[in-house]
Amino acid sequence: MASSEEDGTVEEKENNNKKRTKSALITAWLTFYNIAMTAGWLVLAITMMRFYIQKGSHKGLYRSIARTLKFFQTFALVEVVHCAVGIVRTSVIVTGVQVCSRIYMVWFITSSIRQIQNEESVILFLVVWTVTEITRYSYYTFNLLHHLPYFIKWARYNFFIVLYPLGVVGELFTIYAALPFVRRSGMYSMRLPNKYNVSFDYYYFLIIVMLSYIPLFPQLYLHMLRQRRRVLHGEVIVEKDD
Ligand SMILES: CCCCCCCCCCCCC/C=C/C(=O)SCCNC(=O)CCNC(=O)[C@H](O)C(C)(C)COP(=O)(O)OP(=O)(O)OC[C@H]1O[C@@H](n2cnc3c(N)ncnc32)[C@H](O)[C@@H]1OP(=O)(O)O
Repeated sequence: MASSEEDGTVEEKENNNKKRTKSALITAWLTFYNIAMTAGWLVLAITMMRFYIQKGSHKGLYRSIARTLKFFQTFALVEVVHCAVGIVRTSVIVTGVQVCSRIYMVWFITSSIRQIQNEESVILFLVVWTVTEITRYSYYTFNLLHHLPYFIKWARYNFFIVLYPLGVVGELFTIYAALPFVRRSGMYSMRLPNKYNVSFDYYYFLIIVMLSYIPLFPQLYLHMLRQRRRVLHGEVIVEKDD
């Protein structure tokens, strides 16, 4: 009897040790990830500021940061994995839409269509994304280290009120500016007849993407407003989207 009780205690201790090691590894990985992402977006911010100070114009700015932007924005896909495996308490759907729409914006619109890279709207969403991500990743980092300055918490859950709509405006104007080039070049489109007997028009696809902001953006914005009430005002929120 005594020995089985002892076994139980040993087993419990082993389980607890395993859980502690797992949780320490997760915290270490998330801390590393968030520090790397904060650093990446800080590099982007500094490169953009230096470019503008040196050249006195935004023309050519996108090209100068495109590689770094593509790398760090694409790396954000890891966040969808974090949610899917349950190591962060976030909705896979909300994170998925947010991350994928950004990756799409970078790879299949701005980087693919050189003619639009000097549009002011590109600079608008770049600046907005950069401020948002520096704030968001530093929030996560300090939170994990249990040393979260109130200003960062406040910024994380207030800046988005203005930055989110501004980012959407920048993105929509950029897609809109892309439309004539896409129509003229027929890029990413498939015309009939072809061996697959399939037709796809990227021009109309872009219009559908623009329209999809109408149902999707309010949901993302309302989600952030709920998170704001939960974190800044301690309200208990029941999420339905998972
Ligand atoms: C084929 C193409 C299709 C295209 C379709 C297009 C349609 C798109 C329509 C919508 C377009 C949107 C465009 C976006 C533009 C912009 O981004 S503009 C810039 C402004 N943007 C923002 O302010 C973004 C705000 N949104 C978010 O931050 C997202 O909702 C989020 C990234 C998904 C994060 O939200 P959420 O996780 O719910 O909130 P948090 O409070 O931050 O986190 C919850 C808890 O999880 C912990 N956590 C999350 N991530 C991490 C991490 N990396 N490390 C550690 N911990 C993490 C976090 O600490 C919270 O934990 P608790 O504190 O314990 O609650």
